Amino acid sequence: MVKIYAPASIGNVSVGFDVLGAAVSPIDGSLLGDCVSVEEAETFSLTTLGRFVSKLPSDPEQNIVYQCWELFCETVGRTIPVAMTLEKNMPVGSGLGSSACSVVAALVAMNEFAGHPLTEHQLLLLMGELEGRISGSVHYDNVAPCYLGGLQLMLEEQGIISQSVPAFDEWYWVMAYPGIKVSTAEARAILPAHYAKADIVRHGRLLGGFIHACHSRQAKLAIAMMQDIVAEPYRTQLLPGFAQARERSLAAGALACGISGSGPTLFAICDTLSAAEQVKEQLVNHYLQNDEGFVHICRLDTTGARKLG
Ligand SMILES: Nc1ncnc2c1ncn2[C@@H]1O[C@H](COP(=O)(O)OP(=O)(O)O)[C@@H](O)[C@H]1O
Ligand SMILES: N[C@@H](CCOP(=O)(O)O)C(=O)O
Repeated sequence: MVKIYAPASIGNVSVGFDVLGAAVSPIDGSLLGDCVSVEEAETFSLTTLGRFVSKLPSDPEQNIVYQCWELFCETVGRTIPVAMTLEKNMPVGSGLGSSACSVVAALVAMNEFAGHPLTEHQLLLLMGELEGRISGSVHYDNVAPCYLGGLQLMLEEQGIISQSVPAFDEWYWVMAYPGIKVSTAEARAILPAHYAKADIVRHGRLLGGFIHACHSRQAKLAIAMMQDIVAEPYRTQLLPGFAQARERSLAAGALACGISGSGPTLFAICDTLSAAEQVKEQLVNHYLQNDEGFVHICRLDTTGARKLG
């Protein structure tokens, strides 16, 4: 039996729409992500468990894990009968890369079980394709950090999909999921089809500046560059209380604050644990909307998908 855990991720990280992503894990040691197990069997089966199992499509063939198995078998050229189990611990439509967690855990588990027939690059291509089926277009900013860990920049040139960018070890990433669902496909559909030239120039300056600041170890400059002019101005309307929660987070000591992926999860960066705790308190009191919501203080997860058993 093979069991793989795949962590939550922050798509875009404000400044890199579709091209920057970060994997995160709570500092209290809890596992914020999905697990997929694969066992030998006579015929294929998929069992689903976990806190958010009731939010999955009722038709098992609509489950992205089933589609992972199907595409994996097609790619390796043989049907591999297995019993798969998905532990759905990530809320669906959360902006925490929930579908990416399932895709990455399922494909890494199948590849491990089958004796590694696919390379890292081949797996990433499949992950992007499957994520694209759900969100409406291929983007690697959740699957790449979820699989490889850390802060990842999508390159998609010269046979390289993604490479890691050095982040700042002192940063805490406070993640607040309010408990409501936002569909990534819908949050992508409301974005403009075209942007003004001035916005394109500014976006290039911000993203280039952020990556430069990471490599030259200028944390303050990196924070100043973390501005989202591509998605946040349009998506805020989908996120009740986001603007106020951001103001409260910044007032409580956060250095930067933005939408995680397409939301509704908000992330805030702090450089001390005491600031992260104060921001957490504000978000628990003012951003959560129901019992399903939660706030975690996280660090960058530099490992990515890993074997638990
Ligand atoms: N294993 C799965 N995990 C999450 N979503 C799934 C899964 N299988 C199918 N789905 C469907 O994918 C959609 C969620 O995708 P998306 O809005 O991109 O979520 P997220 O932002 O959390 O990745 C929902 O319609 C959900 O029913
Ligand atoms: N770059 C994507 C990221 C979507 O992340 P998700 O966690 O909401 O699926 C986008 O912004 O659309």
